[in-house]
Amino acid sequence: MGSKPDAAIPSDPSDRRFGEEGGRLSYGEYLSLPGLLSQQRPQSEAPDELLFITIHQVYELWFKLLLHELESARDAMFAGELWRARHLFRRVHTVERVLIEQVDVLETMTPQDFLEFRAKLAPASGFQSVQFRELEFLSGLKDHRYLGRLRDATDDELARLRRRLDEPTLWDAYLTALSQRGLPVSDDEIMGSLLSVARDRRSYDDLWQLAEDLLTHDETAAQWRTRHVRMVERQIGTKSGTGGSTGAPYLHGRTGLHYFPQLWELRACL
Ligand code: HEM
Ligand SMILES: N[C@@H](CC(=O)c1ccccc1NC=O)C(=O)O
Repeated sequence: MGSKPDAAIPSDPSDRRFGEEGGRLSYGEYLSLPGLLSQQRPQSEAPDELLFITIHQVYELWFKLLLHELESARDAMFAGELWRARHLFRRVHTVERVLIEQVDVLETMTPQDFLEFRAKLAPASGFQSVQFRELEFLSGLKDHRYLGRLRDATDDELARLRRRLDEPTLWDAYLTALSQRGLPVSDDEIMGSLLSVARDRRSYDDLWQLAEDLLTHDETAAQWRTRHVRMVERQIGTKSGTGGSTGAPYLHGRTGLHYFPQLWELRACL
């Protein structure tokens, strides 16, 4: 017993395996782990601060991926490659559901344990998440007032947000996809075109499904906002936020936002 080598574990490091010719990279090098794993710097001795930092960093990594995929989906719609946009939206929706589920992990922290380090965070706040605001702008919710309210943003971050304000949105790209199929998209005509798509799925099923993908993106974003405000109520109740807002009341005010209001209006006309 125990003398037979386990076939699942490579025994001889000099063995050449798939793709190793000339290979130099290790797991940790490929993933830049020494850098990544040295980026958690708690401001206190509180045991739960590592959880708090980790969760937020994971969110920002997913935000980065979402921006990448949504940009590609937008560009695919402009290029008339609707199948590719739909493929990317499936990934986007799956990641967005993970973002909602992740709240459960942070809710294993009690409010008492949060209070051990909350004061150390102020005036930092999720309000200052540049990538979150980029996602909103790219999705069509462009509110330039946020630029003025971002304290301590770097020049690079401000430039990124200004670029997003100037750039076409997912909705602009969808309108282009409609017009490429001969459907009019002026303000007066758009609802008629959306109705044509909805009522003639034999001709326009790809455009209908794409609109459903946009709507799912909108809906999952709204679900995250609702989940976030519940977590906030659970953690800080009616206290105001470290970012200077009223806290839960401010966040409640944003739960009814829509990225694509016309797709919601359409429901009433069907
Ligand atoms: C203990 C957990 C959390 C609490 C108590 C909390 C609290 C708050 C509060 C009070 C605000 C309003 C701005 C302010 O005045 O500070 C806010 C905004 C925000 N938070 Fe959180 N948050 C928590 C976790 C998270 C997590 C895990 C994320 C993920 C990235 C996040 C992202 C955001 C974003 C993006 C905003 C801006 C929302 C908007 O302007 O619509 N928060 N949060
Ligand atoms: N705004 C939160 C603090 C907070 O949650 C936070 C602080 C720094 C960085 C990100 C945060 N997450 C969401 O707002 C609060 O008022 O307690």
